[in-house]
Amino acid sequence: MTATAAPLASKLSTLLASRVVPVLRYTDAATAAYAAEVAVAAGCTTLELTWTIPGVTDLLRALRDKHGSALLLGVGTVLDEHHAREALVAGADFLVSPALATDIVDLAHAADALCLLGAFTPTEVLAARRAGVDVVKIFPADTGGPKHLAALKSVYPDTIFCPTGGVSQDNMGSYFAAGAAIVGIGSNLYDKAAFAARDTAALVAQIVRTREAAHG
Ligand SMILES: O=C(O)C(=O)C[C@H](O)[C@H](O)COP(=O)(O)O
Repeated sequence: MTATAAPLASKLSTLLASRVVPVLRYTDAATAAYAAEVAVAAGCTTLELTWTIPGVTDLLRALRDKHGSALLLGVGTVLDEHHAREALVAGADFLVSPALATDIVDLAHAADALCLLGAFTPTEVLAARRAGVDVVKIFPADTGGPKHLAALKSVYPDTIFCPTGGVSQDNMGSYFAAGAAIVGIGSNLYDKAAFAARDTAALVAQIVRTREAAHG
């Protein structure tokens, strides 16, 4: 991994301190915006908005206008340079790809944004490190589970890992114990019934509990 410049170091500190990265993947922007506001109300300092949200860059800009630079905003499911450039122009603090999209690393860093690339095998983790990523996202995490992560961590102890995919409040402790610095949680983040009912108080309380458990 490359030495991290000052703005990147600050963003990396915020990312690591957040422990849980909410991965917001919704098919409409209004639902994604609601999910984002719940997460912020619960104290989340980092949000990942997936590229698959219609109008994702408009949502990012709206969240930035409302919450300022203290909220670390990333764009996920970045697959190519086109996605990356649009996300960076909108002000993304970090880019996340499910795969080894090594062509976006330098683009991100040139814009003072962090880059998280997906890897699963030891060979892919090495390729991600050589590309200069800030964080290696282990995706899909639940295919190998915490044991898989622990094996990768044993040979790459200085790599910052973020397992994502199938992580939940119930199993995240096993990933932290296996060497995860942070975890990404998408579909398991919100109680589905409470979310469908837009029970904001219940959802905020739930995310607060998740964050407390992650910082435990
Ligand atoms: O494409 C990306 O950048 C991703 O982050 C992929 C998935 O959206 C996450 O892995 C969330 O997965 P679940 O927590 O299982 O819902």
